[in-house]
Formats: sequence, C-alpha cells, structure tokens
Amino acid sequence: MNARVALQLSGVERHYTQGEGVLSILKGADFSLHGGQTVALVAPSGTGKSTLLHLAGLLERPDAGEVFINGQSCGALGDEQRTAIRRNDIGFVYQFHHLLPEFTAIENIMMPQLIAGLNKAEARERAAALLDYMRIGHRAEHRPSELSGGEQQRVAIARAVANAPLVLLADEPTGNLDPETAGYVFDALEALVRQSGLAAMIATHNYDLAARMDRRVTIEDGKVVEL
Ligand SMILES: Nc1ncnc2c1ncn2[C@@H]1O[C@H](COP(=O)(O)OP(=O)(O)OP(=O)(O)O)[C@@H](O)[C@H]1O
Repeated sequence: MNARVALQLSGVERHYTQGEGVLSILKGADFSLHGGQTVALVAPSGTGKSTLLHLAGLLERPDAGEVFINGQSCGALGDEQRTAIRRNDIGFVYQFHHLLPEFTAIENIMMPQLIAGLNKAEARERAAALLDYMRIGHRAEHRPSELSGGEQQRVAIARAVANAPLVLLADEPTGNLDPETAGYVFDALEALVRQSGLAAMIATHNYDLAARMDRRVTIEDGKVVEL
C-alpha cells in the first residue's frame, strides 16, 4: 500500500445555525486516509456524512480545524487555489450521476480533462481507456438517458477519476441501484482504486459493500470513529 496520507482532517468542526439554535454536526473530527486505501463511511441519516465529504472535498470550509490534501493545509488557501486542488486532486461521485445529458458518455469523461488543459485527442484516449476499464467501452457514444443506472454510475466514476485525482469521495454511489448492479459497480470502483493508488472515502448504507472496504468509520458525537 502507498503510505502517503492523501486526505487528513484534524480537529474539524462544523456548526449550522438553525433558527435561534446551533446544530453542531462535527465537533473536533480527526481522520486520515492513505493512497490506495478504501474506507466506508457508515452512519445514520443526518449525522453528517455529506457534511464530512463536502469539507474533505473543499466544497465547504470548516468552522475550525484543518483539512489536508496530500499533506497540504487547505484552510488558508483562497478560493482559486482550492478550486485548482478540487479539480486536479479530488474526484466526486454522487448518488445520482449528474452527467451532462446532452453529451455522450465519452464526452462527459473528456470534459474535466479539457477543463484541466489536456488536448482533445489526449482526453479522448484516456476517456476511452477508462470506459474500457469500466467495461462499458461499447457505450461510449451513448447519451446518459440511453444508459442503464449501473452504466451511468460507471461513467460517473470514470469521469470522477479522469484527471487522476489523489482522493475519490463518493456519497452513496450505489444508493439508487439494485443490489446486483450495486455489486458490479462497486467491483469496478474497487479495481480502479487498487490499480490507481487513489484514496477512496465512500458513504454508504450498504453493509455488504462496506464490509469489502479496508476500513469502516462512523460519526459519533461529532467525531469520526473507527468501526
Ligand atoms: N446548510 C445547512 N444549514 C443547516 N443545517 C444543515 C445544513 N446542511 C446540513 N445541515 C444539517 O446537518 C445535519 C447533517 O447533514 P448531512 O447532510 O451531512 O447528513 P448525512 O449524514 O449525509 O445524512 P443522509 O444520510 O440523510 O444524507 C442534518 O441534520 C442537516 O439537516
């Protein structure tokens, strides 16, 4: 295993104001994840899984504490630098694929690479390789509406890793799939993580899938706890 710490949260706090009161979701959460490692985030609804993923993915800023990506402290960085890290080092997969409906599967995977500055030929070549790796090369020219749920999620995973991120964050990536489809989408995700050495944190309510990951954590009293 790659011993590099790809993602670290240190003393992270997140509080939301709700009317007159304050809802404290994270209260000094510590967590770290190495390259090549998978961790399942399994916690009851409303305990802060999405909040944790958003903070780890630099989509939100913590009220206190620090998020490190590949050893770099991100709190003091400006929005532009955070966006650059998010674009280059972090991949996201959501429960619903969020693919662009008017573009084909391969174009959806090319998009983040073009934004990152690759030329079209390079982006297409990598997108095609990822589609093959996810065993959906034959669906490259189809639009999302012409793909099954499992195929859409595999395209979304390929898109998330198109720029070879260090960290993959997934929020219920198989949540809207039947168990069998969820199983093979997860197989593809797992193979990709092993092969690429990225660090993956996957929020899931599926205990069978969680059991297959290297680690399992939950959120208890605003802290990240190993299971
Ligand atoms: N912007 C916000 N303002 C106020 N409260 C918020 C905000 N975002 C989240 N919350 C609250 O914080 C709590 C944690 O939300 P979060 O979405 O992180 O939970 P979750 O564990 O991902 O839940 P689920 O499994 O249902 O998706 C919830 O009670 C939610 O209502």
